[in-house]
Amino acid sequence: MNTVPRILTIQDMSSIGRCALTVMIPIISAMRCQAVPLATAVLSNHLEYPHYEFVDLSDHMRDFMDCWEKNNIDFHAIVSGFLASPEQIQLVEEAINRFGNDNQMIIVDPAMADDGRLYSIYTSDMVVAMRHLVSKAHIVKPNYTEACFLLDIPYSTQPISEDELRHRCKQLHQMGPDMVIMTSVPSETHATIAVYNGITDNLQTYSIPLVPVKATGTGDIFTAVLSGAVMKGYSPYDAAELAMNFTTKAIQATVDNVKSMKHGVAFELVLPELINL
Ligand SMILES: Nc1ncnc2c1ncn2[C@@H]1O[C@H](COP(=O)(O)OP(=O)(O)O)[C@@H](O)[C@H]1O
Ligand SMILES: Cc1ncc(COP(=O)(O)O)c(C=O)c1O
Repeated sequence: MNTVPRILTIQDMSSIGRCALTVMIPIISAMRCQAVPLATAVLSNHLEYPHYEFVDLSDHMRDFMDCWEKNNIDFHAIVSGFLASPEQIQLVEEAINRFGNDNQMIIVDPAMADDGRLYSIYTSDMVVAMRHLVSKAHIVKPNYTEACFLLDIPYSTQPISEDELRHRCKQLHQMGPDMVIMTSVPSETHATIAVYNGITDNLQTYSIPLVPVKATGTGDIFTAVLSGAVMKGYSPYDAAELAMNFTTKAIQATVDNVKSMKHGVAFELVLPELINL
């Protein structure tokens, strides 16, 4: 029996900035799972820096999948994150169709927006394509802005009631996924997440005081821990709570030791905490 779960992680490799594959691979490995990257692009650094170099690998992704199929490679989970074009979204769907099986976990982080706005390289056709990809997921993990875009409702920073939150999670569940894990639920003082099981209609929220900084890549750290924990047998509720606690600890360690969020969250400082889970 294979005791090391194999997770296909489909993201870009940004050398500097700590996001996507440079976050997924070390965290998933620390949790004693194998991270298998399908790189969508290689970048000098992520897109929030003023200058970047970018090599798009879309034209090679299908060839990689062809080789894996011929070599009889399979996966226990497929996780997708930031994608640069509707074509890349279709390639993720193709990976799910080619490598999916009944026992597999599919996690989609529809990383495309934050603070009420789509990332600058995105247009509305990405949102339409992302809705389609979300329909293939068992777990969808939007931040609150992404949830609003997926549902085509206006974004607001005003706190929402538990009934409204449940309604929005239910609408996301009706798009396909069994579980909805929503981060950055509006709150002035706390990082709040909602974890919703669409089959049982069970909603849990978890909150932790906000560290007063903003960083890129927090969603990727969260998704990496979530994925590893689900593969280790945690329930999605416990996995999401663990992901939230770890991400916040990593942000606090960065504030205390690095004293700057410029190059992302220095999760390396707290990575050993994941090793014995
Ligand atoms: N300033 C912060 N203080 C505490 N926790 C944070 C902070 N920023 C992010 N987090 C944690 O990281 C998780 C993911 O961050 P979020 O910003 O929602 O993701 P994304 O990068 O996808 O926009 C949050 O749910 C929260 O647990
Ligand atoms: C190239 C690239 N990959 C991934 C991300 C994802 O970051 P986050 O986890 O904050 O959504 C970003 C965000 O700027 C990015 O530019």
